Amino acid sequence: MSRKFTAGPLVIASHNAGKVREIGELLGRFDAQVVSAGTLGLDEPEETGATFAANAELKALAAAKAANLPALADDSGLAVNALGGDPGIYSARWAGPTKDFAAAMKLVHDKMGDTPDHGARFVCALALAWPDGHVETFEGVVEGDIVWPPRGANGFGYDPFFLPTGGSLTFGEMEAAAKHAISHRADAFAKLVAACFQ
Ligand SMILES: O=P(O)(O)OP(=O)(O)OP(=O)(O)OC[C@H]1O[C@@H](n2cnc3c(O)ncnc32)[C@H](O)[C@@H]1O
Ligand SMILES: [Mg+2]
Repeated sequence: MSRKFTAGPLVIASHNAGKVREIGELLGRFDAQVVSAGTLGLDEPEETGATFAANAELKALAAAKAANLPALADDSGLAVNALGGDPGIYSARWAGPTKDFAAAMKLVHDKMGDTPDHGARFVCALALAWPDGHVETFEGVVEGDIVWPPRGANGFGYDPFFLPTGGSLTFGEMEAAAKHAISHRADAFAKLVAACFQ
């Protein structure tokens, strides 16, 4: 049996404004008072895990313990087939300290060279932790292709050059609701809701 989140304050243990916005939208219909890690002045823990799940768990646990409240963390990234799954858990780090995602997309594109395999997937692990150390973790995925040049100014991070399978708009061109209908984050969130919110 998974532990349930009932109601009340919930820390969003992320310092990424795009993620905090999307998680807030996904949580909209639930009885949670959302507060971000940045608002609480919480530290950004070092992401020493070897998997998305491990990193999500360490971020959620650090925030839950520091705030003495339940905390939800997201570790996510882009895994490109032709690059053996890179940048993967290093997706934020490939953008460097200035978080230059235009440069990170160009780096991915350049490393792909002229490979015919443009396949990629976004992966998201969501971890919900409590101050006593209990944690529940769920993973979601969306498959697609890298397109070049990038298209659209919506979303964040690597969205403008990711075309979900079967679609004609990149995540950067989609409205938020369309991204939430298929995204890796929404997929993980649906599993979290099924286990912990009802
Ligand atoms: O760790 P926190 O504070 O949550 O924020 P972060 O930006 O460092 O987040 P991650 O460590 O999980 O790194 C994930 C990277 O993958 C990118 N990414 C994740 N989900 C994405 C999405 O839905 N669209 C575009 N890029 C995404 C994002 O821009 C980050 O650079
Ligand atoms: Mg991070």
